[in-house]
Amino acid sequence: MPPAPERLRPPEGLWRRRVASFGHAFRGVWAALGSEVHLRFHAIATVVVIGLGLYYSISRVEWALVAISVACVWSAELMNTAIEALTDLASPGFHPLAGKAKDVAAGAVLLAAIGALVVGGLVFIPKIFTL
Ligand SMILES: Nc1ncnc2c1ncn2[C@@H]1O[C@H](COP(=O)(O)OP(=O)(O)OP(=O)(O)O)[C@@H](O)[C@H]1O
Repeated sequence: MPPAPERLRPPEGLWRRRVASFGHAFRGVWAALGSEVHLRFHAIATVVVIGLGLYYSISRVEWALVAISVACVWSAELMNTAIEALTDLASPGFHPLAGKAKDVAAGAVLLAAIGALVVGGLVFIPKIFTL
């Protein structure tokens, strides 16, 4: 195996290593945003939901529920992207287990999205229809 590129070698010092880990994590989100259409859709949906929350002045608890829902969808989609990439690396050809891994990962996104829709509906529909 070729040596790791210089930027992937862990820097000296606890805090430098922590900061580097954050850098890797943000690079992961950025890379997924660049390659995954679904994530760009989530980004637009997140901006719309924040806009609705500000417009309707939702409560602190409602913001908390919305934030958890948004974070769950983003986390599930990022995990799905990672599992898809690892599956394609480990099993470039057809394999039933590869298909199962991708289907289960996609199922996690689906459940998170349904939960977010339920929360969004419970928070915003009463406000929209009482105007
Ligand atoms: N190597 C494989 N072996 C068996 N089945 C696979 C394999 N790769 C993909 N599949 C099947 O095809 C489906 C779609 O896979 P694909 O990699 O195109 O993901 P996707 O759902 O289109 O996600 P995205 O749009 O994010 O790429 C999977 O959910 C799985 O059922």
